[in-house]
Amino acid sequence: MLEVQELAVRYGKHIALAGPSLKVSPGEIVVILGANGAGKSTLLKAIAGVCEGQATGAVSVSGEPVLGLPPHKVVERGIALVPEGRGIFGELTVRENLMLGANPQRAREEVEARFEQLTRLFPKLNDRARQVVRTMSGGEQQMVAIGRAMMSNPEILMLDEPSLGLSPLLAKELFQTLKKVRETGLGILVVEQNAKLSLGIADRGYLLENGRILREDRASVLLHDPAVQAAYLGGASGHATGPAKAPAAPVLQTSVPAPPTPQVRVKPIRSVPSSEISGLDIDAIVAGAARKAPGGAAPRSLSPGAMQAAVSQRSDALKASLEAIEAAARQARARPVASSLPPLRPTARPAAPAAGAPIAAPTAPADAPPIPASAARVEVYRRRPGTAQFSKTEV
Ligand SMILES: Nc1ncnc2c1ncn2[C@@H]1O[C@H](COP(=O)(O)OP(=O)(O)OP(=O)(O)O)[C@@H](O)[C@H]1O
Repeated sequence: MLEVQELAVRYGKHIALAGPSLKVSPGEIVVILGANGAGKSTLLKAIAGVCEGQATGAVSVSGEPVLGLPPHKVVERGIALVPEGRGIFGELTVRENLMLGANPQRAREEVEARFEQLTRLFPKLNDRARQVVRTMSGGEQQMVAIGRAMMSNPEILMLDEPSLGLSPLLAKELFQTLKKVRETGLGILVVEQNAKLSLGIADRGYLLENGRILREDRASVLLHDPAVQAAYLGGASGHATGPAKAPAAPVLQTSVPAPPTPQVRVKPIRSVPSSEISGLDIDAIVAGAARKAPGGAAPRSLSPGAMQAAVSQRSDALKASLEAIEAAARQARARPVASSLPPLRPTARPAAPAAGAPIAAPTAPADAPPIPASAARVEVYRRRPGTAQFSKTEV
């Protein structure tokens, strides 16, 4: 059981969540509906420990507190988040993506059994185990993202706008998939703009506006409520597949003004092609981030030369690490296997370095192309130990 009590999140002075409380029981699908900016993603991120804002209140899973824990510990307590945009590795195969999900300690036992259970639920994941993920359809990629989250052996599965970017048919299939996931006993918390589809499969729903819960009810009641239909379903006919775009704060009353013409929000769905993070494009990403940063690319505390050197050094290390991961994956794929599937148990990990020993970055392949230096400012956020606060360092 997931319990959230008076969760408040602020980004600087901006209050994104003003203390909502909610519950998700095992075997229950709970949907959070809200307009753009209502705080839906912030809610999921704060629960998962990946929110950049300052969070207060209480979040617990099966009675164990999780708020303020780093993300990997939240996963160890049984919460898995499928983020908006999925965050899967496009250059890795389905099976490799799924196995990455089994990395947490709580998932190390019975990896094989869990994989089999997963492929019973989604036979396509087994059929396509060796397919490189970027070649899959959006709906299939979303299935991989959900499968990877399930491989972490969670109690609670959270999904941030899973239908975004999918065709109506694929979105429908996806929600049928979630019904099957519920049958495994997982609690599911889903943030969605597609109110009709999500309420259609959910048990309960919450309406979130301006960081507050306006209403909680059974999904079937919300689905047929005229005020909810007007605010989130594009009118009493409820035929829209998405909500009216960005209503500032829908007023839930029996007599509501005619909503604007419903529009499907177009936000690009992205997996993470590793070429983008490990190839030459990494410079473009760093340079792009610098351009977006307030004040442009000019570093505040370093000379342009020193900045270039620092960024280049970090880019080299990151690129080398990611290329090493990719090279290992390519090698693993190229290796002949005895059966149709390689063994599912994770191989033994190298011994941890002695306390205090420096951690060596993986060596880049000899043919790795050099990365040109680029000027950029990098902001590093670190959680202050024992608090939910972050401190920012610029390098
Ligand atoms: N990292 C951040 N820094 C500052 N403000 C943020 C940050 N993330 C979100 N916000 C602000 O917090 C509020 C809630 O954002 P959030 O992304 O949670 O909304 P949402 O309901 O998920 O919206 P959408 O449906 O558009 O994704 C918004 O006003 C947003 O601008």
